[in-house]
Amino acid sequence: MASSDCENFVRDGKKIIGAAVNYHDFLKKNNVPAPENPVMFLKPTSSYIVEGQDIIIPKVFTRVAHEVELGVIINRKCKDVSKQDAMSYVGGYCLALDMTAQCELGVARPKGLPWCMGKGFDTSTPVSRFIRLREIKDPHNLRLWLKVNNETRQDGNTSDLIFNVPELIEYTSKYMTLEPNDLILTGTPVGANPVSAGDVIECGLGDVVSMKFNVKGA
Ligand SMILES: O=C([O-])CC(=O)C(=O)O
Ligand SMILES: [Mg+2]
Repeated sequence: MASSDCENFVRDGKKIIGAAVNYHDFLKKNNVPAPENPVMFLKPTSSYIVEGQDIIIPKVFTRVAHEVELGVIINRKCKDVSKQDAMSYVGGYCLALDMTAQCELGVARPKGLPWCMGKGFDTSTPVSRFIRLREIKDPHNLRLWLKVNNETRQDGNTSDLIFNVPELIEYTSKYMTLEPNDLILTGTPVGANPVSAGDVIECGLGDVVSMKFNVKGA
């Protein structure tokens, strides 16, 4: 299947699967041990927005943070694949923001409660245009940067991932069938911080793509 077959991942996607705590720089800064296995969560596709649409902070949240991430788009049905075969199921990439209500997760995490609302609210997944495979030489050597109101907040590199792209696909596909147009968010480097209404977020992936979103209140 050609990579362009998942070009409309925002329109045709079935699920968004996120990896949590997947950067060594994050572990170092927070002095936490590396997870034994990837920690994954789901976001609904109703959380997608594209450039031109605004990030809206729901009234119920007091602390919503930016997380800049490499997104991996699946191009065909995939179940129980090995990491050796996993990259053949990648149809393309995108730059993504995994907007996260830290106020909600801060309460949910210690109680072992689910993360659905804090991760899945409307506008919580801003994404770039579809990036073709040929535009990315090495998905594990890409700079990921993010500025708020022109000030740098995150500046990492996918070379610092704990579980790389094939490992995330291998792990996830043991449990759930990955489908064409599904998006895997690979996790965020250190520096996720809250935003406020009126802020402008700008972020980029290497020299491949950048995007800009305004933050508004509900
Ligand atoms: O928000 C979190 O705590 C986990 C997460 O998505 C990430 O590390 O990218
Ligand atoms: Mg994230």
